Amino acid sequence: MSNRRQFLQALTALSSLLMTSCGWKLGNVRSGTTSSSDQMYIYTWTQYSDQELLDAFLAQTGIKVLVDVYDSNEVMLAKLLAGGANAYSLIYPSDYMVQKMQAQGLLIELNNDRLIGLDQLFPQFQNPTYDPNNRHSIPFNWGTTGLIYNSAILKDAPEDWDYLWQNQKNLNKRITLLNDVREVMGAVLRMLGYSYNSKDENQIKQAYEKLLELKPAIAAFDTDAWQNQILAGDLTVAMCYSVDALKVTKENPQLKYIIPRSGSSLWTDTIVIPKTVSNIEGAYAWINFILQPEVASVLSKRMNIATPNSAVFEQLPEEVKNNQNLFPSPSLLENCERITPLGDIEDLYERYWTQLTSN
Ligand SMILES: NCCCCNCCCN
Repeated sequence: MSNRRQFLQALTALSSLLMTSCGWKLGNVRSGTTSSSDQMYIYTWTQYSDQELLDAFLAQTGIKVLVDVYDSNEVMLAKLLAGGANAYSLIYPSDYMVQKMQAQGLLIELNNDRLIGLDQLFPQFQNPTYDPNNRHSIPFNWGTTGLIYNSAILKDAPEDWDYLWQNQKNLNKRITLLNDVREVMGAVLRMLGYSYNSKDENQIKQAYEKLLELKPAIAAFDTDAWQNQILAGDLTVAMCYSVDALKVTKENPQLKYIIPRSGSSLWTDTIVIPKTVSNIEGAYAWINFILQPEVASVLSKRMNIATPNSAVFEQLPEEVKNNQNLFPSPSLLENCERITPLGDIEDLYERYWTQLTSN
């Protein structure tokens, strides 16, 4: 991504943050001088923390945690680059975003001597491709991206992404797609027989044009609001992350989650410490707290976190371990692909994304 584009994106992000009256506000910017050792700010995805977790951490360490949330890696990065995230001691980027942030010098190298329990991670989480030897990130949750649908309304279950195009008329304005450029463009690339990480301009254009075809039927590009809408019966199908699908399907078992047949994305969300960290002691204390088997196990059961910790996994109740939406079998994952950074061609993805999602 060019510096100029990055700067403009950062500027746009900052001004929209200044103007918006909901979510994160400029008032949330805490200068280094106001931070103290007994409180800390975390920037994460929705549903990755709750009051019980924050209370347990406070009870254990005496540190009060305040949480702000984002709904895409790109929003988080833009805010960080705009200087609007200096207060955060911890951030939860996904795999490819760890690589991007690391390449831009935004992350501290973790001191493994200060971390307890890394040896309990499943082998594939001890040396991930996006961050060899977990030098800058600790895996927190992993999952897939797929479709959730209301089985009380759709008699034929969707099996692949192309279901949306084939049923576009019936599903008019009852579909949402994620507000996530790489996930949405990637899914369509995959449906067309290409890779999530295509660098081929013609393939990327085809994906954009396919999405333009579907656009009239799309109610919104959104990452979180679909949950209440599908529960209320206002949506029939939504593109979503497995962790969120699990929460919603527990509330209404007629809602079903599928990993599309032609392939989907397999992601890992992690915890990193940004270079601008204001409470480094607190940051390490939080990571160690999350790595504690008792905490990780509660997170799996209460928040549907797919634990990367093998010891914790072994102790989970059978019905949690066997939940294919939470821990999909290797055969289901065979077709999934991990999103990777793409360099300058990401500008093209962004351009198409802006055209698609604006107006
Ligand atoms: N509400 C939690 C959603 C977490 C989703 N992970 C993002 C993966 C992006 N590729």
